[in-house]
Amino acid sequence: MTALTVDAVGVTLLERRVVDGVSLAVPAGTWLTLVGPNGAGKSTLLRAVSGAVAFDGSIAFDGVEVARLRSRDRARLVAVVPQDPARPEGMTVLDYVLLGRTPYIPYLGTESAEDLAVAGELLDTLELRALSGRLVTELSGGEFQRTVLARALAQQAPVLLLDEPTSSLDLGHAQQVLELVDELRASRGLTVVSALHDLTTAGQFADHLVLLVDGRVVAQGSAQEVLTEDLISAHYGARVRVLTDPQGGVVVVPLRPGRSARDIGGVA
Ligand SMILES: Nc1ncnc2c1ncn2[C@@H]1O[C@H](COP(=O)(O)OP(=O)(O)OP(=O)(O)O)[C@@H](O)[C@H]1O
Repeated sequence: MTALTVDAVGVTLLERRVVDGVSLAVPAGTWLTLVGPNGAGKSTLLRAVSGAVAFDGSIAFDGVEVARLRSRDRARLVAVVPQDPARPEGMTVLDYVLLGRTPYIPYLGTESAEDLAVAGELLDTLELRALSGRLVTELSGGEFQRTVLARALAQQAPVLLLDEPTSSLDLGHAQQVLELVDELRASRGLTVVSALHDLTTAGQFADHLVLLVDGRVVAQGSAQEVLTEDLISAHYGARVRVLTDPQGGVVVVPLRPGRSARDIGGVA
């Protein structure tokens, strides 16, 4: 189990401050989700946490600064599902998933039986077994997104960063993937930080939500605290109705102009 702390972090790209003064605490075994409009800095913040972009301030895993970790050690600690990963030419699904085992394979060595077993189990869990010999360049968007998640989970790192991990998935696969991540969080104490556009889904799965706008945190807390009609209207320019489902979950419903909240019925 590994906790993450982000303290006064800023990222400057092309002389523009795209993340500015962000501080977050993510206790081990919890799920934090970043929400916010396009260009808010969610991906850039995740990239800083994974050590993929230079930042100022401090990012630490159980007190160890990410900047001080060697890349192999970092890969054992943090697995990443990027928003738009490249599809390597000529690589099969199985070989792509096995890339997740790289931090465990000795230099100049080959994968062990355990590496193959870990990859095989993930192919089954994510319904990719039938595609294992297919080239990743020949998959649908959703099939590739599940392959990318399988590669990240094969890393067996205690911290998982997910950047829009369900953007290409149908409703059933999106639920399956997020439930799987939550199951791993509960059973193995995985610490999860994600960026999600679907606010209802964000509220359903995260313990803690952070609303990022123009690189800064403008609100954070529970779904009830962050997913309010006022905050969504102010920062997304969207007209929504926020409802509460019978289990106490927050449901964000976009409103068409000229329709009142009563027209959509609802549960609150
Ligand atoms: N490599 C880059 N060079 C310069 N500017 C960049 C680069 N990558 C991102 N940006 C800018 O940084 C800002 C934050 O981008 P980022 O991708 O982090 O936002 P985001 O919240 O993830 O957005 P989205 O919801 O659209 O995915 C944007 O204004 C973007 O144009």
